[in-house]
Amino acid sequence: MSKVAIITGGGSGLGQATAVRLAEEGVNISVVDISEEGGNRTVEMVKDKGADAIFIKADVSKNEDVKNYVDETVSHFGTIDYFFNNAGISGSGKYFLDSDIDEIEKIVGINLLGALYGVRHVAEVMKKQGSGAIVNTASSAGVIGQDSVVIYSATKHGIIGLTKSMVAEYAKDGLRVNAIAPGPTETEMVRNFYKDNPEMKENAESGIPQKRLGTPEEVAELVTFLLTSKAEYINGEVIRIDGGFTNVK
Ligand SMILES: NC(=O)C1=CN([C@@H]2O[C@H](COP(=O)(O)OP(=O)(O)OC[C@H]3O[C@@H](n4cnc5c(N)ncnc54)[C@H](O)[C@@H]3O)[C@@H](O)[C@H]2O)C=CC1
Ligand SMILES: CC(=O)C(C)=O
Repeated sequence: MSKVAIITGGGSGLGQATAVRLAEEGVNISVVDISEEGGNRTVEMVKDKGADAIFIKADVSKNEDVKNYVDETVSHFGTIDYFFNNAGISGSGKYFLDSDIDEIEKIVGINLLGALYGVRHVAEVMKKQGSGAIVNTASSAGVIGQDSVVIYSATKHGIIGLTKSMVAEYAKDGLRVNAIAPGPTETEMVRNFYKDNPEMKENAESGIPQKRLGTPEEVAELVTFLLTSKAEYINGEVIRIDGGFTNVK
């Protein structure tokens, strides 16, 4: 029987690339995104690979939307085998003391509360099933400190705490929970961030030992490995995929 994955932020970037890669493995996908246009495009891309997909519109910072995408997935596909808990936003690039409270609430709401709500509802289904694999999207800014991204970095460090502590509570129930920590990767989010903060692009590229940004397809390959049975004994890990960036910082 085909496996089923929920991917949040599935309408673009890392989520979209992972949807396509999982579809190549025959996995059916619930594409969750706030953007109907992006989400529907991903559904078409998954179907082109021969797998089934539905789009569920949700703002992950709203608990009722999160509960709804979980319920809709179970009612349509009957199960949730994999969860790529990935939707997120960057920030303005301002120094922390120049940022306002609205920015703090927005980034924390989407990146951290959204991820916590997601795991809260998905893990309940997986625990009942006695199996399931989750990959949470952290960031290189979740394993090291960096200027201009204090709020973002705080949320991504939180994602890592969520990942490790879930394992302490639910590995015995058949759950695997891992995190990825990508360095700068060529997606819409990063293109927009560097457009507003061009000096950070130069700093990023020169600071990466491999001297290039990552690609969404490289990240999708890692997520697919971690979600599927090939990684059956990997649990609570934070896998960096950053061209060596955080190893030389
Ligand atoms: N691109 C990069 O360099 C890196 C990205 N990340 C993380 O990867 C994740 C995905 O980012 P990218 O693919 O790069 O960005 P992206 O901007 O290409 O994709 C993010 C998707 O999330 C959706 N989204 C935004 N807010 C949402 C909300 N409230 N509810 C539901 N969906 C929402 C957007 O509509 C978009 O489709 C994020 O968590 C980001 O922090 C981590 C490290 C590096
Ligand atoms: C956006 C982001 O997470 C990085 C590492 O650039």
